[in-house]
Amino acid sequence: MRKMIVAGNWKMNTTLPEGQKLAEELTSLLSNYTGEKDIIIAPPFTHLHAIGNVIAKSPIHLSAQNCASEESGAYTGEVAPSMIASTGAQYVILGHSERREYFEESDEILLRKTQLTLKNKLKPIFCIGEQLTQRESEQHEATVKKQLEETVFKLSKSDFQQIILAYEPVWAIGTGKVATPEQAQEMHAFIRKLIRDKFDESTAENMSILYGGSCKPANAAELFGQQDVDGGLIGGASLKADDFYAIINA
Ligand SMILES: O=C[C@H](O)COP(=O)(O)O
Repeated sequence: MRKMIVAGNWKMNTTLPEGQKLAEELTSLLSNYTGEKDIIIAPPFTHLHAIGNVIAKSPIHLSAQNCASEESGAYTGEVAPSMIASTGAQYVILGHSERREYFEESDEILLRKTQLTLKNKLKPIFCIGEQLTQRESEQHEATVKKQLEETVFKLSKSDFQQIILAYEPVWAIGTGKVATPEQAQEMHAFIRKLIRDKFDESTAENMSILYGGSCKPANAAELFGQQDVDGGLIGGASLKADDFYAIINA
């Protein structure tokens, strides 16, 4: 059985005290959580250790938003997967469209980051998704297929089974323009078919594929109700404890 997962990507938001407060609010809302979804938050690097302490006795797991593509050494400003693991984090978001676009992260770099992340026993939350122009020119399936083929489809089956995928249509990120439940389902089913063709039926069936892009309390239930949508990667709405809690319970 694949897992339902709700992950909050805080992006470059919150100071450390603000982040700690947000984590405290969320921990308190989830104090009696009996749901079956896995809950993950991805604060900025600077907050990981302190927030790890705040959520220690809660059902919340910790993720980083990125990592270096090298293990250690003279790479000023970079954060290695081993450093992330040492904070108690268990996940790393990789391939987010903001990293691809603003930091020019290539498929080659992303594959390397994924391999290093796995080597350090962290789980990658690997993002894929098309731009608006690619959807308008009906290239959305081809785009996502290529992103997978150039990155995580190069992993061994056992490594691939460690990852979580997130489908994020770039035109829906932070725009308030959510994919319809039908559009999300269609793409998630397509991605699952690609996994089936590349690996096998059980790998495809067990892969959690999250939806990301303007997911809010008002639309989460309908999106998560789709057969192939296994939860969400939440940006803006993860910065308010009440909203994120409502999405977890959707
Ligand atoms: O990582 C999260 C996604 O980019 C979605 O962001 P958003 O919920 O603010 O649209």
